[in-house]
Amino acid sequence: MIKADKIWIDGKLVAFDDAKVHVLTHALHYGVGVFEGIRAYKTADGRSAVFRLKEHVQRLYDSAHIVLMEIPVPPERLEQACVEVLKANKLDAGYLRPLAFFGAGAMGVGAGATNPVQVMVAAWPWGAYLSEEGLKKGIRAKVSSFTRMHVNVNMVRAKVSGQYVNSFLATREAAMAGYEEAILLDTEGYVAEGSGENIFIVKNGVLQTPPLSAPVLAGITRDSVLRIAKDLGVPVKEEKFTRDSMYLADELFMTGTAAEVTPVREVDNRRIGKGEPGPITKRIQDTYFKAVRGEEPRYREWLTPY
Ligand SMILES: Cc1[nH+]cc(COP(=O)(O)O)c(CN[C@@H](CCC(=O)O)C(=O)O)c1O
Repeated sequence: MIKADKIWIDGKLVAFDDAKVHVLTHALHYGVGVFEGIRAYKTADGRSAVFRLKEHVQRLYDSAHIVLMEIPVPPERLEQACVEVLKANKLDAGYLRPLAFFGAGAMGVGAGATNPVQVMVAAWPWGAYLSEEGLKKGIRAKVSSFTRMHVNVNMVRAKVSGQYVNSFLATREAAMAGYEEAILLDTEGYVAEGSGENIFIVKNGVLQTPPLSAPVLAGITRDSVLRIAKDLGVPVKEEKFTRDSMYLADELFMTGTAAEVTPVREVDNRRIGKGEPGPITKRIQDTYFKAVRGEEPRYREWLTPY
């Protein structure tokens, strides 16, 4: 059970157990909440830093804009709240969860649009999302029987709570079949992304990931990995690929704030490459972890120290 001392909600830090909402909260019924996942890490200088805080908070406001939601505080105030809640919980590293949502008031799908918008930020310690072993040795994944929604079904530039039912069904199906994560195809049958991650393959030294015109979240980790790959001199293609191209990949990994850079060693019971994290995956993973810990000066602008 996730636990912390304080949560920041509607402008105030309150005790964890007092951060409650009414059962007729619109978002609870209709899924119109927008959220972020942001990580803070201990850094080499003995302090801590939030990774790409500005970009994450901007994406939260973009998500709100897409669902016609006015978040009642400015982005700068929410950035401050993220740092406040890390400090209030004495977290020198951890995971931040900002969430803005239509609160209680009118019921009815559209009527809730006039309900007050609440906004909160929680923070807690969160280790390897897909296990430490997964980070080191790679995970086993399966292609889901659930399809990633069409770009005019899911708002793919937004992280909307209700859109995660698709991810929940996919990742639960994978887990119940003995796999660690699901990979979802798009409505045309091309590989889209994981239930909570973007996906990359490596073939003959070229790194490939679906373009942002695919039904994938514009991942901030994805963006960081593309920049790191370029700096490492790894050629990159942002092009769709098929599930069987994934089977034939030399390397495969997933990226996300929670998942970080997690290698995938097997998909649908087919070994990927040598069945272990490949050389390019390891170079990117190592550089990513150096970047989040402030050990790579060229990525310093990604860090908000606290
Ligand atoms: C569908 C999806 N695709 C890609 C990503 C990667 O985006 P980014 O974090 O900006 O690199 C995430 C983040 N998934 C978040 C939620 C995880 C959860 O279980 O909740 C996360 O990684 O924080 C997604 O939810």
